[in-house]
Amino acid sequence: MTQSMTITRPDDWHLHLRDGAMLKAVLPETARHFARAIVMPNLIPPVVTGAQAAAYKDRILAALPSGMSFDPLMVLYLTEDTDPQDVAAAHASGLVKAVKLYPAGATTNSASGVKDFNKVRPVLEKMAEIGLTLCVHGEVTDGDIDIFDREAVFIDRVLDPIRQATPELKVVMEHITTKDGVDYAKSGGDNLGATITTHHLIINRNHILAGGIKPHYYCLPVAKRETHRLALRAAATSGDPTYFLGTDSAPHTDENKLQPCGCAGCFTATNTMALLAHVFEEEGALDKLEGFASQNGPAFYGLPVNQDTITLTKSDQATVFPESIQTSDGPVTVFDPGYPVYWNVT
Ligand SMILES: NC(=O)N[C@@H](CC(=O)O)C(=O)O
Ligand SMILES: [Zn+2]
Ligand SMILES: [Zn+2]
Repeated sequence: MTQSMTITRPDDWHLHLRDGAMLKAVLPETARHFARAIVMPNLIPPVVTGAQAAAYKDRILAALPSGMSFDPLMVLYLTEDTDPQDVAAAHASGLVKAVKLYPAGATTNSASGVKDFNKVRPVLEKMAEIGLTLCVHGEVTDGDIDIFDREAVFIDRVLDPIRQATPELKVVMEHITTKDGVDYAKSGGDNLGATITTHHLIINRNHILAGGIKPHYYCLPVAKRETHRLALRAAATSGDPTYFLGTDSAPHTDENKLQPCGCAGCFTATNTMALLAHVFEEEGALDKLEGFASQNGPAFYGLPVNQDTITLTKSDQATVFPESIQTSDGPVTVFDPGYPVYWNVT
């Protein structure tokens, strides 16, 4: 039996496109299904100024294969030296849709991030005034905090104080991985949203560590125990507009993943929509997929929903996804859920 579902074309509210050869290889994987994406600025060097964001946007559009359309929504990387006036100008011109806060050392290419949160107060106040969204990688970096607790501790020690001090600031808790994140996002009112990745709906920490270590399941924030995965699934499929899709598709070459000290990130751009259809069907919530992937994000960012659609089809045969995509820097492994999936974008 074939089952089909047509939904408004989705957007990805948290995506890594990288640069150069990697950008060229991964961009079509996203543009095939998604109309827009919030493009993460953690390049080396990071995308800090409006001028750097404009140049990066040009490189993205130049890498887009002819015949494909895609609208990259640019993000500035917040540093302790970020100039509030530059941020305001980049916002006023329509170029920049968010500013990203990385606690220094929290994740891939976060060395230029924030150590002293007081130093970025003037930028946050300016953003609150002009209605520009702050996207947050929500993990503390103190070495004495257990890696599985870093999100919950960040909410208490960093995020809540920022929000108390600047209640008008719009904040997106990126890639939440805990029930604590789900609950805090829900309690936050219209100014607070949260993205949820595809892979955190599928794997818990056992998938990474039990029965042999699986480097391709290692990402940050690291997947937590099963109760948290279930809380994420309940949130994503609830229809609550607080939660929306940010795949955090984060390509690294296999060479960089398969190291004694391997990179964090799951590459899900290729099969995200098929995997989400599988997950939402399992939860008896296929009717909530369009809200999560195509409506709640634009509503939070104050943007129109897309005009066109995609169709997802379920067939009797398991969908064959590529194991990896090729880049001139080497292969990038596509996230494998570990079970057959019968959905695909057709
Ligand atoms: N999610 C990850 O594991 N990695 C991301 C960085 C990030 O989003 O934290 C990356 O840039 O590789
Ligand atoms: Zn992150
Ligand atoms: Zn990310």
